[in-house]
Amino acid sequence: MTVQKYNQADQTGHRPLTADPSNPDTIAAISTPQGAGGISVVRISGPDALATGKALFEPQAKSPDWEPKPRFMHLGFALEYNSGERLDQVLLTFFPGPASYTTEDVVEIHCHGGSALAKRILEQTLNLNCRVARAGEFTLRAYLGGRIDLSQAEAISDLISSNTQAEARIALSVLQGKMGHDLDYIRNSLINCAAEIEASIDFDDDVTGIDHSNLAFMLESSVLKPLNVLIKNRNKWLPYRDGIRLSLCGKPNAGKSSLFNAILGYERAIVSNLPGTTRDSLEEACIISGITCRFADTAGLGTPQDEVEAEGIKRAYSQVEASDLTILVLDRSQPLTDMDRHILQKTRNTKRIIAVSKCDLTPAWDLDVLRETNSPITKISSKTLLGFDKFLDKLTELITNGQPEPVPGQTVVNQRHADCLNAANLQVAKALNIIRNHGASYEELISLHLEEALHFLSQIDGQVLDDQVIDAVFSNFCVGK
Ligand SMILES: Nc1nc2c(c(=O)[nH]1)N(C=O)[C@@H](CNc1ccc(C(=O)N[C@@H](CCC(=O)O)C(=O)O)cc1)CN2
Ligand SMILES: Nc1nc2c(ncn2[C@@H]2O[C@H](COP(=O)(O)OP(=O)(O)OP(=O)(O)O)[C@@H](O)[C@H]2O)c(=O)[nH]1
Ligand SMILES: [Mg+2]
Repeated sequence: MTVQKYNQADQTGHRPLTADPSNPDTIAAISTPQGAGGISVVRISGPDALATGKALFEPQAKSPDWEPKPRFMHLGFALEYNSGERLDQVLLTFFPGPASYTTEDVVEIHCHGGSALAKRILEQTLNLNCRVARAGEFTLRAYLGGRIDLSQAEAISDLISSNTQAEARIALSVLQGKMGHDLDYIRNSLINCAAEIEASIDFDDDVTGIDHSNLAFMLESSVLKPLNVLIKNRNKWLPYRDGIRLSLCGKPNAGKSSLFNAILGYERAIVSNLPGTTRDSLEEACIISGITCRFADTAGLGTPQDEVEAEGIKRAYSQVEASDLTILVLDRSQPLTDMDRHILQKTRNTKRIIAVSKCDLTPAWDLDVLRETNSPITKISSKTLLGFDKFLDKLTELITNGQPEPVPGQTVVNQRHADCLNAANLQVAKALNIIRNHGASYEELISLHLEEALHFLSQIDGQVLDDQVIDAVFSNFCVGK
């Protein structure tokens, strides 16, 4: 995809009123989810949005010179383009650009829900010079039109996919420009430092010379420090932003699926007293303490009896590897086996909790054997739910790292931002190193590192247009957004 910035605000913050100089396509899509619901919305954006909306709409209060009043809802009928047949009773709203979501002319048609009506209306727009919007294209236009920056576009995508209050809060904070504000501060400090260096390059060393210790101090306190706060906050709140992955593992018949079901609160997995009941990995998510937890129940680890079981075991190991936290299930009603010891050994360096299962039955081994495992251990019975609350408490502690939910306004950057921040951090650190070790002699090199740092920071909010970055960001969107 090639992108081109258009309809951008000029220096006074004014956007040109004409939709755009390069005349993009008018796009249309259903912006509400597929399936049953009260209302569906067809959204149209671009130079022909108004003409399209008017051609498909018969207002209730019909008059020959009817025009939609901007930003008002009008009641009427959506029409079939060729026959003029009424398709549905709808509400139409016209948002003239640039004061619209995309900064272009936008028309929304709110029809009745269900999958057929909105599809029919969308089809009519395609007869009228519109094309179906690509995933994220409305928001892409909002970005290209200068309404939002790239990180805000990502925040919109995060808002849509948020499952928890914390996820939504974090995204809303970015959408409201909190991160942009932090970035501006860091960038301005960096620009000031770079300007000082640039100026000194133009002078004779003997004449001026810049105050290197002051420059180092500035870089340290107004660039590196706030930059590191953003990185540190990500690590601190990450589970609240991205959720975490957990896997249940153990030998066949240990009670993994029973525990999986007890956590989820319903009989998701088949449970039986036949070892090898779970063959494939089962994944299910639930929210624990405000964090999205994606659990994987896995096949029991043992010597496979057949090809299918072997594949299941392979998948079980991959799940353990891919998870942030492993719940190792050890059956207390049967003697510990070599396999139990093997799994204990194999997961010793992963973040894990040991669930000693079937505690309602007579124990067959002493908990003392787990003395040196260095992992939290809890006794549970998935049958009587004995010890289950304690297990959940310990699990919660591990999931949250003891960190409470982020407060509103808390910025937690995503992986892409973190990569840019780390890259910028490295460049500034290099510049600082040169300043400290070589003082005045390498100003060009210092300047180069600071320029690089600026470049990375500008990739975060998309001040630097990079097709690949933009493609990557918008490819995660859904159609209609
Ligand atoms: N029906 C509907 N609901 C929606 C959206 C939408 O596009 N349509 N949104 C989007 O997907 C979100 C709201 N986001 C929006 C952000 C800015 C503008 C807008 O037109 N801003 C103008 C005018 C501001 C004003 O009225 O004061 C501007 O800032 O210039 C519209 C929606 C969520 N709800
Ligand atoms: N008494 C008692 N029985 C349990 C408990 N947890 C599981 N069981 C029984 O142990 C057997 C195996 O349980 P599952 O949950 O299917 O074990 P699994 O680890 O998923 O087994 P595979 O999928 O074969 O690897 C079943 O008969 C369960 O009813 C428990 O806490 N107490
Ligand atoms: Mg199972």
